Amino acid sequence: MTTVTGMTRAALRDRRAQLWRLAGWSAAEVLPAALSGLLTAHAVDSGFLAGRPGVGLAWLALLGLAVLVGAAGTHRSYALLGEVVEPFRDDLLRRVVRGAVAGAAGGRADDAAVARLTHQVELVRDTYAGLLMVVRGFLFAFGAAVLGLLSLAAPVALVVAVPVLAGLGLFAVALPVMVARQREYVLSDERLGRAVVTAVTGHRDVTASGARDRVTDWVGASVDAQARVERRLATMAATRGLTLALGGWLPVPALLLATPWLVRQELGPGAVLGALVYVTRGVQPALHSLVQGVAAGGLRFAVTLDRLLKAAASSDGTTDRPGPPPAPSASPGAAVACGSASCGSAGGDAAACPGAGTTVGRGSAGSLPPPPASRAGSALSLRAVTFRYGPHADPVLDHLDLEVPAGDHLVIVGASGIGKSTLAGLVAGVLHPQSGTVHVGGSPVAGATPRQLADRRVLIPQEAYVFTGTLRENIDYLVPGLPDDAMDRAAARLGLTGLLARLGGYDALLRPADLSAGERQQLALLRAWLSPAALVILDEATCHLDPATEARLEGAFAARPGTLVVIAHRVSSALRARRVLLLDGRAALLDTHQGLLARSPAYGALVGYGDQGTTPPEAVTTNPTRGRSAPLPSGSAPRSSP
Ligand SMILES: Nc1ncnc2c1ncn2[C@@H]1O[C@H](COP(=O)(O)OP(=O)(O)OP(=O)(O)O)[C@@H](O)[C@H]1O
Repeated sequence: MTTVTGMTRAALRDRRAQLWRLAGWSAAEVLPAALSGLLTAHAVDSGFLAGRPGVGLAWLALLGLAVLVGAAGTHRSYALLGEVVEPFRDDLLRRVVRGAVAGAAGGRADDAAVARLTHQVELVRDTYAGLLMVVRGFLFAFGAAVLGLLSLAAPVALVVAVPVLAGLGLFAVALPVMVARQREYVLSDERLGRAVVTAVTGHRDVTASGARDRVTDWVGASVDAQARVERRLATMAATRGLTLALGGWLPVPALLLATPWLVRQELGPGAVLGALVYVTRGVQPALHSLVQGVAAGGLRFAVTLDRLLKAAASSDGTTDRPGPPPAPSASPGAAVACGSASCGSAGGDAAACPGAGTTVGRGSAGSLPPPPASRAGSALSLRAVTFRYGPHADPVLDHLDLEVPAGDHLVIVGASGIGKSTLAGLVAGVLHPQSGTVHVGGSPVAGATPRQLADRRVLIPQEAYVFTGTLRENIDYLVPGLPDDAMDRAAARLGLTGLLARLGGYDALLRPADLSAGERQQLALLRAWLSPAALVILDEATCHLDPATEARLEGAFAARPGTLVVIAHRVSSALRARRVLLLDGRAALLDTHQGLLARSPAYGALVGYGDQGTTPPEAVTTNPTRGRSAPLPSGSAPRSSP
């Protein structure tokens, strides 16, 4: 893999001709700095102090000429700088693009690639140019000042050299620490960025699973870490200040204190003045721009370029990827959409489902047998709930009433886009109705804290929420610190022991992108199973599973103490349920599967039984029709639509 030093050296070697020309014009640029002290000394000693102001002015005019030559040098230097820097930037851009494309082709889509292309490459280009100018400026300005001082007199050069060398030595010693701090800063900045992106992109699932406080704490911890690193980085400013004080300012009092001694060495006041000019106009600014330039731009250059080269190499497959974000960071690209478009086509039918037809009763909503007495009480209650996505939108749900007793197993079916997920969101407290009330476990959802909601219900949405972190963190996410044997028992109950073993055990690191959509769903279901909530809402949460696995998991959830609401992906789910809620845009009907078949031709059509019941059953969510323009009337106790 190319290193920062390797790439920089190669770039400088390739542009050798331009660098020599740059050196030539840089020499012209520092002419005023090189001659300023000498010409000032002559102007004072042999002009003004000797009573010949004309001679003094002539020396100063020469200095003016040198300034003009210096200006031309500056002008040409900047033009040449572009010839050195732009090819470097192009080369870097090529590497980053190649890496990103190779990564994407290898299935490793990288959200940070855009930031690298648009931001970090430009940052490296700018800091590279700045660094070249700083180092060049220092070498020439410092060299010119040293030559000038030596041309005045060796003792003067000695008085200046001691503190300057002390300052430079201190800077050289502190540089590795500065690099380390800068690297720490960049890494923690990236960690914070990842945490924020993860939290924002996963906010729906975070809210749904009641993990808002936990994720807030986690992002807050990244912010605190970033603040700590920034404070440490700021302490390096003190070291830079000391360097400048030693190398840039100490020579001035040193020269003034040494003046009597210098005069005894038969140096005139003009020479001392000239030396002061070299220090204040040459050494001091050169050291200042070196220290500030290297500390700011140079460190950013080295650290950012290092990250870019490593990322490009890892995407190319030539080395490891940069370290994973710390757990529990969800990978932004990890959640695979599992909406009707991808899940509806999976098919499946009642005949293929072992549990088909065994759990439903017969009769209308009013005549249904009550749920087991031991679970009596209301698990879920909606009263006149109306919800629309915007103030001028048609309501998705309009005056919906629904009563789900504790221990019930309800399946919600309806055409795609009819409002099933919206209903799930309202029950989970993720969405809030414009009017009406929602109660879960006898308590209102409105006004409940995320923690209270998480204790009452768990919603597994279509996008299974699995994040980069250990298997354990993914499983005990809703009940942190669960003992292994509790997880073992739940996995065995859901038939997932084999999957956990295959994934490497509880301490194995999971990368969501390396899991299949079905595996992600099974992990999310295991997490939901372990949650303390009595109400489980599965919103097409099994759509990537084969019918047998889906039946096994749904059966297990139906047997779990509490209440189960399933937004169905296959008709087999409706056959397993105790009751079925049909949303169809004209009526919301609640009955058993058989009852709905008898009562509603729309239900027969939806589940694919046809008028004579000869058509094989199909997935229930594949019917694209939805009467959005007609508001959905009331639910289990049908009311007329407004
Ligand atoms: N965030 C939103 N903003 C505006 N409209 C939305 C939003 N989410 C859903 N809708 C609309 O609300 C209606 C109901 O959507 P919902 O997702 O609840 O349907 P669904 O029955 O779950 O569909 P599917 O079976 O395809 O998942 C749809 O017409 C949809 O376009």
